[in-house]
Amino acid sequence: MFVIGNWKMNGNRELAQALTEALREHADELNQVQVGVCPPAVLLASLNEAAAETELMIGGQDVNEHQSGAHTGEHSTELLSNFGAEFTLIGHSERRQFYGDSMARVAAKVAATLANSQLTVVLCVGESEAERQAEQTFAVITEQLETALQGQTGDCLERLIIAYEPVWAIGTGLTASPEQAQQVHEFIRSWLVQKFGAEAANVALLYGGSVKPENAEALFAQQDIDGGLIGGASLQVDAFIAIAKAAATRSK
Ligand SMILES: O=C(CO)COP(=O)(O)O
Repeated sequence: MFVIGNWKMNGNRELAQALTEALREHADELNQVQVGVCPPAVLLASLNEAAAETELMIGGQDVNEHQSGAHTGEHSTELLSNFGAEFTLIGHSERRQFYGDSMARVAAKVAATLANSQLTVVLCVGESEAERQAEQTFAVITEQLETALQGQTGDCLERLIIAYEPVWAIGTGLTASPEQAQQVHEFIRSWLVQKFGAEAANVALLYGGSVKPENAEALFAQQDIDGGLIGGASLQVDAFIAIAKAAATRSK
């Protein structure tokens, strides 16, 4: 089971310190859970330092598809790796909606990350409220998966995680019900198996969208939910630890 916090444009060095202290304190209860955090890039170094002697994995919130050069404000796979990142989110809905991450750009980022680095890709997919109401959920997810993973072979599977984040559940307090989430996760798993073969059944599938200590256990109890991608609740150390503990009750 994975529990990954996405701090988005929040957090500071004090939060890095407080989180890593809490992880040390609860290490025994969480030893079956892979806990990760994606801080803003400027905090990667602080978090990396604070996380020494913990099992915390550090990740980027995004990555640029180019390896280096004149790309003001952007971060390459090498920069992320240099500061201790083991994985990166790609295709988060906020980047797709507000920062120009088209399907083609998401695909370029996935391809570059897999080809040029050892980082694991956490590919984010999810439908909007209008798309769900129009019963387009599976069509949208299919298109997002197909374009992002075009040209990839089974070799990518060891460094691939998919996060299902319905846009209507992100930061809204609305959570997909465990059954709604399970239905989409099951669909994603079978899509992966169809594309890459039976081995793809082992790819971890995370749910994201208003996960809180109160709903985490029911979500994580679903067969095809292998963990969570946590936004708002990851900024409160106690809530984040409680969610990680909920994952520990369902260690896979
Ligand atoms: O976008 C998310 C994680 O990437 C989810 O955010 P919230 O948990 O705040 O809904």
